[in-house]
Amino acid sequence: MELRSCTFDYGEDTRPILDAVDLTVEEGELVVLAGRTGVGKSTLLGLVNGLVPKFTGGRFRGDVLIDGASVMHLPPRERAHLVGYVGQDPAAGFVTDTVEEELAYGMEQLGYDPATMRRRVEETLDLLGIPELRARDLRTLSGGQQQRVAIGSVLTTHPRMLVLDEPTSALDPTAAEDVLATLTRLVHDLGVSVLLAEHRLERVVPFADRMAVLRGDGSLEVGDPREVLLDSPVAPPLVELGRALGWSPLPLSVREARRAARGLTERLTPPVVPETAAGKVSVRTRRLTVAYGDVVAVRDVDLELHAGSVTCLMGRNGSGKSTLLWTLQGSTRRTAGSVTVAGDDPATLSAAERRARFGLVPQTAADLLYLETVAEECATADRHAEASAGTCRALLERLVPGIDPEAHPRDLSEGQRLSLVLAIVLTSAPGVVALDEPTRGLDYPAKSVLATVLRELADDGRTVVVATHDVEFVAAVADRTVVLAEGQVVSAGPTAKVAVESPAFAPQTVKVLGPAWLTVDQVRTALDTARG
Ligand SMILES: Nc1ncnc2c1ncn2[C@@H]1O[C@H](COP(=O)(O)OP(=O)(O)OP(=O)(O)O)[C@@H](O)[C@H]1O
Ligand SMILES: Nc1ncnc2c1ncn2[C@@H]1O[C@H](COP(=O)(O)OP(=O)(O)OP(=O)(O)O)[C@@H](O)[C@H]1O
Repeated sequence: MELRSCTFDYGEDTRPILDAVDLTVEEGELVVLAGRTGVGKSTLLGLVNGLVPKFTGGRFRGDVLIDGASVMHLPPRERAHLVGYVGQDPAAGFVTDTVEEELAYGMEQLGYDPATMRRRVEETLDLLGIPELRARDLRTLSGGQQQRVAIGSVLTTHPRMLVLDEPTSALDPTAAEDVLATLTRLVHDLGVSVLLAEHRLERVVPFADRMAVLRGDGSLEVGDPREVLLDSPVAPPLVELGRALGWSPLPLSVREARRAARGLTERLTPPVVPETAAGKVSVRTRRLTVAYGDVVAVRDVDLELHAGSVTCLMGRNGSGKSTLLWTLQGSTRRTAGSVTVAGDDPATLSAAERRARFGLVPQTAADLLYLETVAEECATADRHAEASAGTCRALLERLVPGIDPEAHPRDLSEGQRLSLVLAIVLTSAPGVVALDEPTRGLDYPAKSVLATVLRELADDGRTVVVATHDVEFVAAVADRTVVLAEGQVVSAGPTAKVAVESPAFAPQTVKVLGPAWLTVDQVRTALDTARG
């Protein structure tokens, strides 16, 4: 695949997204595309799959070639057999009703014979670890289950090129590893080319042959990951650690970092994390069970959330995190057990009362946006929350700077749109704030701001609960972590304990420096102390 001198913007009075950008992805190569939130990653991927500029509008100059031939005249539908594409919102791309139908759909369009279709569907179900979901209605799948089906559905036709937009954003850490290992196998064994955009670089950099970073001025820097990451505006914790310690070359794997870090911790005073005094219990469940027909999503859960603290819910895809949040909020009906939020059973409250007590940012956050401009959304949020004018806008600016207030929310990038919803919900600052996978599309600076904002809310006496797969975010924000498996609580306690119990949930600094070190910030602080 080759982008030849591509220049693009969304219209006369918008900033150039791409300025004479060149990029090649060779046969059998995996290239990671990175950059700040809203910089233009999805736009670049859209040029390859044909959605840009055909369906987005905008002004384009340049050429896109696959196998040496220009594909600019081919609409997305006709590019699909050359380029398998999975977007940021996998469910948006579904065209059928069930998992098996979705996996077979691409092959049907290309006229495969039934026996081959059958075999490939089975292979793909196994490859992605979802055979038990084969007959399920796509709409009833959890976020991560949907993402796996979406990835599977483009693999079945064995396209030569895969274009994936944040393919691990809804996946649990183990599933993310598995999916990337599968992709790498296709790249190595079958010569498939992969271009993937991702914010969680710690997950993908170890698999990257090359990296491409959009710098925000329309330019694209392409090269060896180690070189590109030297001064990239976004970098995984290992690289931040290497930068803080002046390591050269920069470590890209935990193994390399461990070698570089020998003897380091003896010289540093480990961080002391103050036990946050647990406030009053504000949310309590007793033997809570939630079933959807035969599927028991939450089973016998006893949970207590404290005012003044941030709790993270972790656990495999489909382990019941979203269901638990919606049941605490009161919208999903429980099968058995009890829930109280600030003393009342949310099921007995009106929808408005529930929202006022328990703010929930859903996994598909865009559902909450309905006005014509960012400015109107912000103004309305201020009014509803009886907050002073400009509160929501200021919060948004802190999370992701520079969003045009006149932009239509539909035209925002994924991370920008999520930030807008976060700003709206956090403006109203209800007693309990629940966030379902709130780091999709967010770059490292935005995640760090979000962690600070949640901390401030907790310090202000609110209860914060976050369902997420982002172990680095958990390490930065959570006082307590609760791990679910098949709807049951299997582990709960201070994050410093829970996150280090299992390698799947351990942040990179823990793997390199040991259980005392949850974040690179802690290392920076200890370094400053040691240097006096
Ligand atoms: N249809 C559109 N019309 C106008 N502006 C748009 C449109 N689509 C995207 N934009 C703007 O173009 C910029 C790039 O968006 P894009 O979705 O490519 O970013 P991204 O790097 O993929 O972001 P994220 O990290 O949040 O996924 C953003 O500032 C966005 O607001
Ligand atoms: N409407 C429904 N009908 C049937 N099963 C459902 C329905 N909604 C969810 N489920 C199932 O319940 C289980 C728990 O789903 P839930 O969305 O709570 O998981 P999760 O931990 O949030 O997953 P993820 O990390 O992938 O977002 C999953 O197996 C899911 O497929």
